Formats: sequence, C-alpha cells, structure tokens
Amino acid sequence: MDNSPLIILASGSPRRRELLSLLGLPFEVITSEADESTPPDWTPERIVRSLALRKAEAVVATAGERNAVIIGSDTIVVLDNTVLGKPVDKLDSKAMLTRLQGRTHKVYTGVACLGFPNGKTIVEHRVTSVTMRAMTEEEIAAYIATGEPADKAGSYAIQGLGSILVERIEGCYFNVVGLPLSLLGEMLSEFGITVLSR
Ligand SMILES: Cc1cn([C@H]2C[C@H](O)[C@@H](COP(=O)(O)OP(=O)(O)OP(=O)(O)O)O2)c(=O)[nH]c1=O
Repeated sequence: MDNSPLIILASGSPRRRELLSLLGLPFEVITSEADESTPPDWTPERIVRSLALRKAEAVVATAGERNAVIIGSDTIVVLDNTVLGKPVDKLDSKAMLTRLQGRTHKVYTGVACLGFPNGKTIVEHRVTSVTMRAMTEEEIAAYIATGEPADKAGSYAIQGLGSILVERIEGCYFNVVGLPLSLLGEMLSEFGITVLSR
C-alpha cells in the first residue's frame, strides 16, 4: 500500500495549479484566506517565506485529520529595494511597468511545505533575475488593456503575452510563474514523496 502523504495545494492561483500538475502527482486544492500584510521593514526573503507559511497554515484546519503535505507559496517582484506585489488598479500597473521596462529586476518566490499531522515544516525560497526590454507608453497601455497584468505580481505574466517583454532570465523560470518546481521536488522528497521513482 502507498503510504506517501496526500498533497494539498493551499492556493487560489490557477498558475500554481497548472505548475503542480506538471509533476504528475495527485493533489487537492484548498484555498486559503491568509492575511497577506507584512511590516514595511521586512526583507523580500522574509516576506515570501512568511507568507508562504501563513498560506499553508491557513488551511490546516480544513485539511482534516489526514496524512498530508500542505504547500503554500508567495511571489513578489523586487526592483531597487521596492516590493511590487499585485497591482491595485490599471494606474498602478502602468506605474509598475514603467519602472520595470528596460531594466533587470528580481522575482522572489517562497515555498512552505507543512507536514500534517506531524507538523514537520520546511520553508525555502528562490530568486530569479528578469530583464525586460524597453517599452513605449503605447505598448504599456496596450498590454494593460489585455487585462493580463491585473492579478500578477509586478503586473506581467512571463507565461503569457508578457513573454514578449522579457529579454532574458537567470534562474528558475517556474519561480517567476509562482512555483519553483525543482525546489518543490527536493522539498517533497523530504516528506517521502518522490516524483521520479524507479
Ligand atoms: C511575475 C509573475 C507573477 N505571476 C503571478 C504568480 C502569482 O499567482 C501572482 C503573485 O501573487 P501571490 O500572492 O503570490 O499568489 P496568488 O494570490 O495569485 O495565489 P495564492 O496566494 O492563492 O497562492 O503573480 C505570474 O503568473 N507570472 C509572472 O510572470
């Protein structure tokens, strides 16, 4: 009998769902209502790691008394020590994209794996550098009009139309989309879950 724990993804993000599906393992999704506010003096690492853990912890009560690993994750974009989360409106998207265009920024994603019911906890993060090409005001306006930037950290989606704005990246691609899969694979193996088993 297979005793490996059930995987629970604590996320409402369709991107994270799609990325986790790539591993070919069965999983359940439970959406969390975690408080995502953080003190202004926190470093990017601390923000994504803490929020990832908060999101995982927020679904513990609904996960039930099962042998499970709960995955929480959080992504932010950082430019010049400023954290760019999801835009609040189109004006905010315009301000973010105007800052990001023609420059290199960093994308941080934190991942928390919470073993249940034993409470084993592993929290990690990855950083990817992303260089965007220069954009005209018209291009920025046209991109915002597509609606794609609305629910994305930094107001772009590398996996969508935003792909044509990205000149180069250094680091894990999946980290930018919201779930660094090679890191997650390593973390899951600590819970007895193997993606590639012989
Ligand atoms: C930079 C970038 C971000 N994003 C997305 C990933 C995340 O979904 C989102 C960052 O917001 P998050 O707060 O990390 O996640 P979320 O609110 O979408 O989902 P949940 O908290 O329920 O897990 O930005 C992309 O899809 N593509 C990109 O290129």
